[in-house]
Amino acid sequence: MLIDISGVSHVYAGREDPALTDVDVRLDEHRIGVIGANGSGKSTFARLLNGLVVPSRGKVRVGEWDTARDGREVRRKVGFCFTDPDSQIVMPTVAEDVAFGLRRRGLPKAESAARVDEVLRAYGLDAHADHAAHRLSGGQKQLLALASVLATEPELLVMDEPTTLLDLRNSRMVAETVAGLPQQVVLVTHHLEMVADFDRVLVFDRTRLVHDGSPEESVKIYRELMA
Ligand SMILES: Nc1ncnc2c1ncn2[C@@H]1O[C@H](COP(=O)(O)OP(=O)(O)OP(=O)(O)O)[C@@H](O)[C@H]1O
Repeated sequence: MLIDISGVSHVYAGREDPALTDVDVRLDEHRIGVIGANGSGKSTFARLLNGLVVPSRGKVRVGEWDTARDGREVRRKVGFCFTDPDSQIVMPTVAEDVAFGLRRRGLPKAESAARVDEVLRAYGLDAHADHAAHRLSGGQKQLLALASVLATEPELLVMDEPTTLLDLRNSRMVAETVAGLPQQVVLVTHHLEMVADFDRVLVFDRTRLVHDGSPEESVKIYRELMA
């Protein structure tokens, strides 16, 4: 899908300083990375893409939809994964959590049950279907959060630092899962190796999009900014 961000600035309610300043970018690549310093505006940028943040100035279009006007459609097309899977897991058991998003989309019960089985198998969580979601390991929770979002078949998946809380093995597992997804992905991360083979990487600094290029170039510029 074409993501079209034009003239976007954002100031959160109750704040004076902007969280994003004058961002103009059009993205239609399969794998898009977002890197930059703490507080540079990356999460705010990610949240623009599914309408969690509606910009104070400018326009965000995802496919044919305007996030300020068509919030419902945008949330159907754009799945979002947060850093902390606990904030996203809403049902008591693993299977119920995956089913939740499907029910909200009005999928008939039998179809939903089949989809839940399929998704849990795909993410290696089928043995945990009836287990309490909060007792999964951190990596398994992150996979569950991802599985629950992907079950709803979003066209675009936005992930905000999905491996920050994970150990090396679990972050590799999530990274490999993400690498194999057919969906368009926008990934915010401090783990630079995760974007090494992405199509395009955006660098944010002090609320601005300061560079936009290949992973190699963008990581180099980010390292220079951090020096
Ligand atoms: N909900 C909010 N309300 C008010 N201010 C916010 C909110 N979320 C973020 N901010 C502010 O917006 C600015 C940009 O934050 P943002 O979370 O987008 O940065 P980030 O690049 O994702 O940072 P990090 O790498 O630390 O996660 C910061 O100054 C932050 O304090």
